[in-house]
Amino acid sequence: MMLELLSKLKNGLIVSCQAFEHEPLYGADIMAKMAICAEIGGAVAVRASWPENIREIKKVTNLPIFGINKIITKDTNKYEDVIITPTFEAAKEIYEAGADIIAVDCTDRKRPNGVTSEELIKRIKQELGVPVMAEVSTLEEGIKVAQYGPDIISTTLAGYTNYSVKTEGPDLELVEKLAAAVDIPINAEGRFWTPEQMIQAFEKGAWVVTIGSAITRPQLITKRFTSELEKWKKRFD
Ligand SMILES: CC(=O)N[C@H](C=O)[C@@H](O)[C@H](O)[C@H](O)COP(=O)(O)O
Repeated sequence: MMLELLSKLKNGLIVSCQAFEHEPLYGADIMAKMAICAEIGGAVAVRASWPENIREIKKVTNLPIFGINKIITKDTNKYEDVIITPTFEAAKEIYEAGADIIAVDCTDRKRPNGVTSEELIKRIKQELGVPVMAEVSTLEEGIKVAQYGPDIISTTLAGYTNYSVKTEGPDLELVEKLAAAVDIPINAEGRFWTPEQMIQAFEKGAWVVTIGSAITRPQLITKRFTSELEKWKKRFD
C-alpha cells in the first residue's frame, strides 16, 4: 500500500491548500474548492491542515491528503515552537478526519509534552497504520530522523527555525544534500514560486514537490506582481 502510494507521488506536484483565520480564503468550503482546482490541474496529492478542512477535502477529491494539524496558541512563537502536528493526539485527529499521510515537525526543537520525533513517528505508524512524513529544517535533522522510519522526509521547515538559513527561493541545496544522504523519498517544500524551481528540485533528487502560496494564496500572488510594479515605477522617480 505504502509502495503503491509512493510510486504514484513520484515526480508529481502536491498542492498545499491552507489559509489561517486571518486570511481571506479561510474556511473548509474554500479549501475544498482549492483541492478540486489542484486535482483538475494535475496535482498528485494535496496538503491540508486541521480536521475540518481535511474532512471537506475528502468529500470532493480522490487525491491522497497529506494532513497536518497546526496547533497555535496566542503565545506561539513562529520560530521557536513546534506547531505542525506536535503530538500523537493532534495526529489522531487528522487521521480520523481522513488524512492519508501524516506530516509531523521533526526538527530538534522541544515539543509541548516532551515527546520525541522518534516516539511520535513510531507511535503514529504502529497505532494508526498510516505513512508519516518527517518535516525538518536542516540536513543534520534529516539524517537523524531517517533512522526513525519515516516514509518521506520534507524540507518544509528550512528557514523557519531560528538556526536554519532562510534562502530567498526554495532551499535546493538542502534538497540535493538530503536526497544524496538518505535512502528515503524527499518532498521539497517551501518558497517555490516558479515551475523552473520545481524542475530543479526534481533534478536535484526530490521525489515530490509541494507548493502552497504560489498557487493558493492569491493575496501573495497579487503582491508579487504589485511589488515588481513598485520597483518599476521607482525607476522614473
Ligand atoms: C513553515 C510553515 O509552517 N509552512 C507551512 C506548512 O504547512 C505553510 O505555511 C506553507 O505554506 C507550506 O509549507 C508550503 O510552502 P509555500 O507556501 O512556501 O509554498
